Amino acid sequence: MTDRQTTLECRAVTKTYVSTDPPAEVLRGIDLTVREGEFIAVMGASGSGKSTLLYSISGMDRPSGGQVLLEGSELTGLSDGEMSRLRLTRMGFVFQQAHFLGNLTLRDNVLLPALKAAPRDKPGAIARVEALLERFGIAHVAGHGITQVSGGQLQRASLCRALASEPAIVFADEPTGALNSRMSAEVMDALTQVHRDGSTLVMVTHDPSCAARADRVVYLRDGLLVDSAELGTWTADAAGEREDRLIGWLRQQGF
Ligand SMILES: Nc1ncnc2c1ncn2[C@@H]1O[C@H](COP(=O)(O)OP(=O)(O)OP(=O)(O)O)[C@@H](O)[C@H]1O
Repeated sequence: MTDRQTTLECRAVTKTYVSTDPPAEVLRGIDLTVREGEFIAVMGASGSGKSTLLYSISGMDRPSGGQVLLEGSELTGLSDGEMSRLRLTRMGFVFQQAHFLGNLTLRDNVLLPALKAAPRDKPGAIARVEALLERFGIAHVAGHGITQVSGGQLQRASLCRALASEPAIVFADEPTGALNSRMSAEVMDALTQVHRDGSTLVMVTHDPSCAARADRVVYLRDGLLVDSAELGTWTADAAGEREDRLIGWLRQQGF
């Protein structure tokens, strides 16, 4: 068992893709501890294994070796059904492109997985979703179709959907990668709020200004976590100076 302060623990996680010849050893022994309420950004050059790491530790894919423990329970031995259930109830996901159903409103897209996660508590799920839509400034467009809102609003809706079942951890893979800088800042403001509300976040990003919002940045090189930088709590006042410091550190890593 891990201690109560640890939300996610990865021990010697490896991932080898055997579909290629020779097999690609993409993760080569990752140790990472994510504490409750922590916001971690994963950075590294293109191809260093960031997305593979996120998928391997979030149950979207299976690691080839090592252990992943969520809230002290090991994921690696779970069946596909058990894993799906855990993803639905204890994990939230935000991707670069929001995957929403075109025939539903924004509100119903956000609500759908929360209802699936807690089918016996429909009023609770509806109340949580309404509060999230309000909190992230999209309640006024919640009745719109998904083509009738901006990219930033769509990503904030993705975040609401990720949070609606009150997960233990939220995984985000380049959540601002498809957005212009204004919308990117909107989404990062929302993620910063989520973090302040106490959620635990792991985010893959190429963008130092996004990574600068995190408490800690870990750097991946050729499938190994080679270094990490503790940034402390983000504040808007010190954002520029903090980003400059992070960029200096990233340059030392060869980014
Ligand atoms: N399903 C797969 N089969 C074989 N190789 C794969 C597979 N998925 C990823 N890879 C390889 O694994 C390596 C790491 O890929 P990954 O997408 O994790 O890197 P990344 O750091 O997220 O890159 P980027 O920043 O460009 O998104 C790459 O060389 C990629 O080609």
